[in-house]
Amino acid sequence: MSTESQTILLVDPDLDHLEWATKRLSADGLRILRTDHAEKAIKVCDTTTVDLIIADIDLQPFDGLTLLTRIRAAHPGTLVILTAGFPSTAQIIESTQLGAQDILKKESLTFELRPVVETALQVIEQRRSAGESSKSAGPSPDSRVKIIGNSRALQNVFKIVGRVARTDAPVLVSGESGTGKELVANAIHEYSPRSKNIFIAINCGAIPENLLESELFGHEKGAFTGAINRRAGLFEQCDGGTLFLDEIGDMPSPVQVKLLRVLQDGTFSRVGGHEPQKSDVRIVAATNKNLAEEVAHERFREDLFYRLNVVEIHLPPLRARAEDIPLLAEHFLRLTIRRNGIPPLTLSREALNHLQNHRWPGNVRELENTIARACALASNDMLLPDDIPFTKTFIDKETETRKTKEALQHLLRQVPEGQDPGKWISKKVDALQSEAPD
Ligand SMILES: Nc1ncnc2c1ncn2[C@@H]1O[C@H](COP(=O)(O)OP(=O)(O)OP(=O)(O)O)[C@@H](O)[C@H]1O
Repeated sequence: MSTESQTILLVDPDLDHLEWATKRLSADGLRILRTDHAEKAIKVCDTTTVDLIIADIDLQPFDGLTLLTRIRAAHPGTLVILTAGFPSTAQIIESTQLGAQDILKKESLTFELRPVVETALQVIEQRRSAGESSKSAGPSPDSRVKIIGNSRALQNVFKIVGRVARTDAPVLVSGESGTGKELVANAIHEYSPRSKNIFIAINCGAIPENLLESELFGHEKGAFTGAINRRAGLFEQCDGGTLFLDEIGDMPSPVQVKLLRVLQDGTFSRVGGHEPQKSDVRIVAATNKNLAEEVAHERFREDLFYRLNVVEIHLPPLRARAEDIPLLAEHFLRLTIRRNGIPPLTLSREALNHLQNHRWPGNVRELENTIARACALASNDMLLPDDIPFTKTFIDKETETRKTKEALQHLLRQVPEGQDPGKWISKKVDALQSEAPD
């Protein structure tokens, strides 16, 4: 067993059982603490670092499931294994949903205790090394928001997050869809003095233009048809917190003007209102467009761009940081197993190579979905490349643009001399359409 400085807390009302389990595990050189009382177990965890708790489900003054819930909330890094004489289906389902590492029948502990503890300690060890590699590069958001990544690019992102979190400066997070922009925005909030207040995310591209303004700034009664009451917008709701404006590049110009004003003097007015309102909101914006290019094409206000872009954090696409793939894949594998309560699965070396050779047009989101699908379809406890098919749902925008460009260049080369290319191409398209079967 890998045992270095790992602490296990045994919680069981049966003192003979505590004695037996202590002997069984101390042989492996682990530090074993024990108690027969659930409340005392919480106190131990509050005063010392416990890596793993092995607790009986029938405890006093509250049961093992309550203990599990309280430990998950207060000490999310501590793993919990529950034991029971004969765990009921409901107890098995509930403990899995609540995040127990495992639930074991007491009668099978003689054979199962050590292998199950060994697996749990490996999980702790892996977590620790993932956490430590990020910590060594600077403040890591790992302990609060789970951002996984060992690449130099992500480690730099952690460092910037650590530095800007303490300030109120606006941050612009850029990167392709699915690279983790919202996760980074969330980490900035979690590490900021605003963390006890609210974090609100809004996708500016998903809300119709006429609604976005009132969604952000609120409206007065009668401001428009259907505005039967005064309504506070997100800026008011988010007072003291962080507002994440996703897809900022899609924000319509009139809303851009209002946002600029908030960034300049912290004031805004509700739709249909004239009273200036004040709100203390930190803005983190994100875009998967090249915002400087949007400014050059006059689709985005230059003054707003400079106000938002005080600090820029760029998240490279996953294909440019393939060294993050194994850690992320293992993370999503563990997450899926825990969430769905399925038997443990491992990734073969070939499967990892297969994952590292893919282009990941949908970035980390695609990797997460791919692992979840592979777990659902797995017929073996070791995943092989054939168990991990990629889907076409994630359109590779880069490839698509390149193909369209090549097709257009090909067409342009065919335009006969002296002919208007636009007219010629449109005739050609008409001809192709009339040839196409219905
Ligand atoms: N480094 C990471 N570690 C762990 N999970 C990650 C990481 N990056 C992304 N994810 C996960 O991938 C998914 C997509 O991330 P997120 O929504 O933050 O991406 P995004 O860049 O904001 O996407 P979009 O532009 O489409 O809104 C989420 O489930 C997120 O938890």
